[in-house]
Amino acid sequence: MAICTPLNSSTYSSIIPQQNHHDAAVSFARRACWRATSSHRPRRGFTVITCASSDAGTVVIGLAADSGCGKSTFMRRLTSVFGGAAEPPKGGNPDSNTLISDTTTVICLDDYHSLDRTGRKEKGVTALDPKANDFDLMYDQVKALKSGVAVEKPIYNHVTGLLDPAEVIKPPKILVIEGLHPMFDERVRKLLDFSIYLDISNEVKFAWKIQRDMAERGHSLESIKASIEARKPDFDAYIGITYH
Ligand SMILES: Nc1ncnc2c1ncn2[C@@H]1O[C@H](COP(=O)(O)OP(=O)(O)OP(=O)(O)O)[C@@H](O)[C@H]1O
Ligand SMILES: O=C(CO)[C@H](O)[C@H](O)COP(=O)(O)O
Repeated sequence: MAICTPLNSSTYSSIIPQQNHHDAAVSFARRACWRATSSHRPRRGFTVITCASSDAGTVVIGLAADSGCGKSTFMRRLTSVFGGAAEPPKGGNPDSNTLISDTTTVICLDDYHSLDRTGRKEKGVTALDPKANDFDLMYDQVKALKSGVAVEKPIYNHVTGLLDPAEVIKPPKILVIEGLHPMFDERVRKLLDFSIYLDISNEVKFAWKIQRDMAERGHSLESIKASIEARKPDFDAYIGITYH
C-alpha cells in the first residue's frame, strides 16, 4: 500500500488527459505537488490530479520504504510514465544508484551513508541508524538541487559495500529522493513537495529482499536472514514509526 501525502497547501484540481502524461509531468514540475484524489470521480480517459501552486523549479518527491520494498522498481515505472526510460548516468560508475530519465532524476539516499559496510560492522550499527547517515550533506545537496544548482553526490556501492568517488547530479525538473530516510530529517522533509511511503508486509518484503540480495548483491541466505533480524529494532525505531 502506498501512503501519499501532499505537503503544501492551496490545492486545486486539474484534469489531464492520459495521453498527455509527458505534459503532465512538466506541469507537475512547475507546480509544487499533486496527489491522486478520491474526492473527484475520474472520467473515462482522464486522470484527476490535485495540485498545489508554487514557483517554477525542481519538484522534490520523497519515496520512503525499507530495503527490498520495491522503491527502485516503483520509480522505474513512474519515471517511464513521466517520459523516457530511466537509466544510470551515462559513462559513469556502473554501480551508481542514480536513475535519470527525460524529466526526472532519482537519487538513492543510501548514497548518504556516512559509514561503509565495514564501518557499520565495527561500530555495531545498521544502515537504518541515523548515526550511519550524513543528513547535513543530504540536506545541503537536496536544497542545492531544488534551487537549480548541480552537486557532487557520493555513491554507496552496494556491490563492494564501499563509498565510491562522487558523481555529478544536475538539477532535474523532478527530483525523487528514495531510501530509508527521506522524511527523517526535518530540514530535508521541509524540502519535499510530495511524499510516498511504501508500506509492505514483512512476509512480502523479506521474500523480495532475499531473492534480490542473493541474485543481484551476492549475499548468502544466512547473511540476509541475520541482517533482517538485526534491522528489525532499527526499522521500528527510525523508519516505520515515522509513518504510522
Ligand atoms: N511490485 C512488485 N511486484 C513484484 N516484485 C517486486 C515488486 N517490487 C519489487 N519487487 C521485487 O523486490 C525486489 C526488490 O525491489 P527493489 O530493488 O525495487 O527494492 P528497493 O526498495 O529499491 O530496495 P533497496 O532499498 O534495498 O535498494 C526486486 O528485485 C523485485 O524482484
Ligand atoms: O537498507 C539498505 C537500503 O538499501 C541497505 O541495507 C543499506 O544501504 C546497506 O546496503 P548493503 O546491505 O548493500 O551494505
